[in-house]
Amino acid sequence: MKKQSNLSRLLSYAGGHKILTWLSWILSVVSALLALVPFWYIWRIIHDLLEAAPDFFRADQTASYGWSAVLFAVLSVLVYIAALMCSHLSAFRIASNIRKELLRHIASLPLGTIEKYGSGKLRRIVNTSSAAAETYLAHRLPDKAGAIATPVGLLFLLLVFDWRLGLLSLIPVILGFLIMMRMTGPDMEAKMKEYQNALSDMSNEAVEYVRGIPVVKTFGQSVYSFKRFKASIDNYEKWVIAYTKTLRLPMMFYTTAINGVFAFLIAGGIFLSRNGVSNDLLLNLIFYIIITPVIGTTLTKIMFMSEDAMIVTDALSRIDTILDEKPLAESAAHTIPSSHSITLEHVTFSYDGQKDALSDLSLSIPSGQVAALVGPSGGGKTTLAGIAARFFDPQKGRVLIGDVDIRQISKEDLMNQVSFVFQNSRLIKSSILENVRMARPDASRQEVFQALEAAQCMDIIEKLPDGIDTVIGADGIYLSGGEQQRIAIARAILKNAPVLILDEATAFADPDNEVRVQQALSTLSRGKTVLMIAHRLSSITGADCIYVMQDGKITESGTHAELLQKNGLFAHMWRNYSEAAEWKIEKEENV
Ligand SMILES: Nc1ncnc2c1ncn2[C@@H]1O[C@H](COP(=O)(O)OP(=O)(O)OP(=O)(O)O)[C@@H](O)[C@H]1O
Repeated sequence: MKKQSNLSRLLSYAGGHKILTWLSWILSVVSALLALVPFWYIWRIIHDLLEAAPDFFRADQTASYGWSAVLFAVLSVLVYIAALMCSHLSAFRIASNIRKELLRHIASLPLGTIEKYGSGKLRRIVNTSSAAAETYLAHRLPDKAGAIATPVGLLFLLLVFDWRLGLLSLIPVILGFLIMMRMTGPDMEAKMKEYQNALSDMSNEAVEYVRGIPVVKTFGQSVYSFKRFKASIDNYEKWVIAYTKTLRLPMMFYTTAINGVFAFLIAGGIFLSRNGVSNDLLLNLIFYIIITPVIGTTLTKIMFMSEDAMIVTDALSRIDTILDEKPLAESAAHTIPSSHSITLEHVTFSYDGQKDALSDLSLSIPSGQVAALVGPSGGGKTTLAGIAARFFDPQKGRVLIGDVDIRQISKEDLMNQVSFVFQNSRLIKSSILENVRMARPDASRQEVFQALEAAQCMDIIEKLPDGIDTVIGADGIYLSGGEQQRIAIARAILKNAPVLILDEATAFADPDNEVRVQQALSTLSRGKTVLMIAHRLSSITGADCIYVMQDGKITESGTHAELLQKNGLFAHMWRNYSEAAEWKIEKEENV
């Protein structure tokens, strides 16, 4: 398939505003040509000054040349402003359409894919990449049209008055172009990509670091947690320095070449006047010295345009990495399950296509029963919970709710059937009322209150200045991890979905919060089919079935008593857990 150019890619988002982009280019060309007209008047003024005998010098005519030069300069600026207005209007529309398409696509992606990127990276792609496209369209493209028109007009001016001086002025321009091509070649493009990658990683790490500060403070791990962020800063520094160093020499030669036009002209002037200075030569030399700075400005504009073109190529490829992510396949048949059992049949799933995180795994949780997942870290518990909530589709096997394959259930229906409360349940920057009501937008205030009450949240509401109308995240109002989780549980209670997927929280700052979260979870779980990742073995002694997971497989299953009797991994984990709990109680008694 033929690769679309950056421009046609960008313009495909313009809709009816495409015409404004074309118009901005035409106006920019007109403005660039108008900007050269004053130089012709300047030449006339110098000509009159040098040629006319003092008695015949016509001050009024010279003044009119001066005014005409000013008039054309002002006209050029006004036309340029009109060009920018057109280009900005179209650029805003294009960037906004890119953002909308990205957000629409992100919303259709499996939650697992979204987690894979991390919110920092996604934010950067949505905001920064579309902003890069906006700058390119709003400024660089009209400048490009102008910058191409200027050398054409300039070439005409340079050759028409004195072709010898004109050619001399062109030597540094050609040198500058050659150096510039080196600075914007494929090598630099690769370096620019690495630089942008490093910037993106640093942004992601910064977001993750700031988000993790409460946990870091709780566990006093500041140095360790800072390590990844620091490594990303070091990596960024490495690429910035590499990029700058590669540019150092060519940039030096480039600046010398384009600013050296005077040297070429003066040397040429001396050579051409070896048999005496004529008025014409002096006139043209002065004129060329006045006009040549335009060459430098134009070349520099073109150079920055090439850099921006590289940035926009990189931005578009980042946008494409998101748009190329496959959304979850949606079935046309909107089947609603009649019962709420959870079944996994021979499920195999791998994140990277190499190592299986779940391997030929089968289990069945009858409707209304509680199943707990336990096992060593990395065993596949989170992956299994994610597969059951359709964060990902397995490569092999299938997941059923009732007797329906979850791929046959529409996204909305599935979300109505399944609630999940994970450790990092996030709240949005809105009131508690709105945060809870997200689960069921038509719920009354009274119903939200009841859900909050059932989730043991009344102590949180009472201490907030505006009760359930308090906006979280504003005016320094923040909730602890356990408090946030209780609000998330209230949300799930209000939703009242028949299937519940839970990740029991591991870290609590205070025991009061821990007890309340456990109470809220048991209210939430009542009468539901529950799949729960358990970290505290004591909280699942009553579970209908406990699955022990290791290396992506279920190695043991049964009730608490049955597993203790088997005397396998679970019994070993239980002994360790009980010893640790006793040790903790003894320690607290001795305090
Ligand atoms: N996003 C990911 N990309 C690649 N591999 C992953 C990803 N998430 C988990 N894994 C891998 O999949 C395997 C199962 O991980 P999973 O998080 O499901 O285990 P877990 O039992 O929940 O562990 P923990 O108790 O530590 O949370 C591990 O080998 C892990 O390294």
